[in-house]
This record gives sequence, C-alpha cells and structure tokens, in this order.
Amino acid sequence: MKKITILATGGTIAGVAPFPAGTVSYQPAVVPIQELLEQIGSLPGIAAATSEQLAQIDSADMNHGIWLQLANRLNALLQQPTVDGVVVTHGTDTLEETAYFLNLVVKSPKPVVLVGAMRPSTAISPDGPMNLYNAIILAASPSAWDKGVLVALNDTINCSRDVTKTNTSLQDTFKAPELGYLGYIIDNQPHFYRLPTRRHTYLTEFDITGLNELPPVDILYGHVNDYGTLAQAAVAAGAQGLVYAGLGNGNLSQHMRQVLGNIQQQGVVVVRGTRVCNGAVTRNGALDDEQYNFVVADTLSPQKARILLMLALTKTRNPAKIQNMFWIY
Ligand SMILES: NC(=O)C[C@H](N)C(=O)O
Repeated sequence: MKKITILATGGTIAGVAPFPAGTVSYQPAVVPIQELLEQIGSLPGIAAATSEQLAQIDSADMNHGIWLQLANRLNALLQQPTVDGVVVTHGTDTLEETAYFLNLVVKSPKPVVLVGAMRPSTAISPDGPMNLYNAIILAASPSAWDKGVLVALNDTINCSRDVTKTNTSLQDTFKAPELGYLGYIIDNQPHFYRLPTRRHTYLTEFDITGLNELPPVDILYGHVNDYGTLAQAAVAAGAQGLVYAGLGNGNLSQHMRQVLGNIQQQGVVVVRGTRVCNGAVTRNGALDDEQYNFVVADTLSPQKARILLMLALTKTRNPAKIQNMFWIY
C-alpha cells in the first residue's frame, strides 16, 4: 500500500462557477484540497492520500517565492521513507513552468506528478476529479520512478520538459506537440511508451537550498521591426539574462543582432529561442552564435528556456557553460 501526499496550490481544479454549465466564467482556487479528495473516494492500492494546502491561487499568480517553498517542501517530503510519491495540484496556465522548474530542482527519483483541470469543480462534468484520481494512481506507481516530474491530465502522461498548454479552454490541451506523450493512464494503470532522455531531478547540478529569489530573466517576443527598446529597458531594470523568442530558427534582424550583441557584451546572457511552437533552435544555424556569444534554446519553449537560464545563472554567467546546460537539460 502506497502513501501519497498532495500539495495543493489552487487553479481551476479548485474553481467554482456561478452556474453548472459554466466552464470559462468562474472563480479559480476556492475549494480546499480536502474537499476535492473527498469527491474521488478511495483509491486502489493507496494506503493514505494526505494533503497540504500550500497555496490557493490562480496560477497566473504563481511566483518564485512559492516555487522555492514548493520545491523545499517536496524535497523534505520525498526524503521521508513514509512518502512514496507526491501530487501537486496547480492551475493549468503556468503548470508547465512549475513542472519544469521542479524537474530541475527536486532531489529524488520518487514520482512527482503535477495535475490540474480545465473545468471548475462545479461543472456538470468536471475533469478535475478524474485527473486528480489518475495523478494519484500515477504517483503511486513504481513505473513513474526516475522519470522526472510528470504532468498528468486528460488520461495522458507528459514529460515536464516538453509539455505545453496547446488550447486556451478545451480539456485536451496538454501535449508535447512534436515529441509526444510519454503514455496513458487507463483503468487504474499507467502505460509508458517513451522515456525522457534529458537529465532531471536528483541528477541535476541545481540546488535551491537557502535561495530566497532567482536571478531576474526576461522574455522578449520577436516581431517585424523590433526596435530593441524593450530589450534595453529590461537590462536597465536589472535583467541578468534575456530569452529572445526569435523568428523561425531563432532568427534576429540585423538591428536585433546588434542590440542583443551589445547587451551580451555587458555581461547579460542572451538565449536565442523561437516564437515557433515546434523544432529546435540550432547553434550557428540562423546566425553565427560564436561571434555574438549567444546561447541557443534547443527545443525549450521561451518560458522553459527562462527557467533553465535562471537556474544556470545561480551557477555561472559563462555562455559556453550555459549552452552546455541547454544540451543536457
Ligand atoms: N485551467 C486553469 O487552471 C486556469 C486557471 N486560470 C489557472 O491557471 O489557475
């Protein structure tokens, strides 16, 4: 019999709508985790699902402080021999970011599963109870060990590095469009078909013990006729790193090459990502990264590249070393 702890942070899974058919006009983060657990009843093979209400927020309000608190709590719980796995309930808007952050800083091979819902708990047919049930089943499964932090919604299992929210309001939203699901959860049974290949959790070099904040990194969205003023403003405001969601294969206009090149020379680490949903940003592909000392994001989305860059900056400001991290994680 497995012992699973639930850390609840809010989101639509804990949301309440003013009428039963309400699926988009609702108040997120209202129902306590204890009540959500009561809705799903007993679980096969699970001795106890204990819960802690760590936060009660719309995930738009997630922040580095709560991330650090969550990661520290996870690390403390997972060290305990009486805890077999942890489920984190979370709003879906920033779920993928929290999942990837935890994937890089949680120091345990035990299962950690993030879950949310697209419909509030008051909907005629909410997705939250089944999603929560499946997430607990997954966290209790020996098959979920050593796979990094997982994301489980809509009967699917996803890798936190690759998953993204692909639809603003439908239940079928969490996917890794180019790299695919890791598996499914069917009739109380997780089925894995793929494995994450990138280094994660207890095998990473990142340690958040004692940290109160993360280095400031901003994301800039590339477009025709970028003036470069926002990039300069970000640096003036104290950014230590920038992720540029570039065009195509992370491409930059001649003007933005100069702007970001100058910024890099001031000691700010510049990562070339892309505004395109799929594909890798390749080094020395769209431009000569050696000349500018840029780092490329590989297949990480801009929001995930930002997380890796923040953690990288807790270790080094050297672009070559940071580029290596982007190949490893
Ligand atoms: N479906 C959701 O959970 C969306 C909600 N706004 C949140 O991220 O908290």
